[in-house]
Amino acid sequence: MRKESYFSRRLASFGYAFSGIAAFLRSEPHARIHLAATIVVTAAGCWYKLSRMEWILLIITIAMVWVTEMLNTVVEKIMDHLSPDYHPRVKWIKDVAAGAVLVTAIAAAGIGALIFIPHIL
Ligand SMILES: Nc1ncnc2c1ncn2[C@@H]1O[C@H](COP(=O)(O)OP(=O)(O)OP(=O)(O)O)[C@@H](O)[C@H]1O
Repeated sequence: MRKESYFSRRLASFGYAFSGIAAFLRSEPHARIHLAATIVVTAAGCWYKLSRMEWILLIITIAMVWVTEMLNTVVEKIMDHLSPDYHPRVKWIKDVAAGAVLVTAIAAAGIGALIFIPHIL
């Protein structure tokens, strides 16, 4: 009985997590660009028959970009909710969160180039 309710709670948590991903995709144009980029990069990976290690690096990189973008969006939404008016501290928080996205985007571009350029050439 206790076990069942534990598993049904875990199942419900998965449901909430999936609806969070769906909400992110619905409300954020950035998310749809990430989805398109993920599809293109995955198709290119299949086309160039990447090695197991290249796939591992690519999957980690794709996940890193998605997670950072989602957390940045969460930070923006929290700040807009708590402090809709202009505040220098909100600017600092949002700018640093956006900086985290830029760091992962630069790393992803570098990793993508290192993986794909040798296959293309
Ligand atoms: N309440 C605020 N107080 C101070 N600066 C803010 C505030 N809201 C936004 N900013 C500044 O504007 C920048 C953009 O903020 P915004 O929330 O529009 O993010 P965004 O990256 O444009 O996100 P999106 O395009 O997803 O809406 C922030 O990085 C910050 O410099």
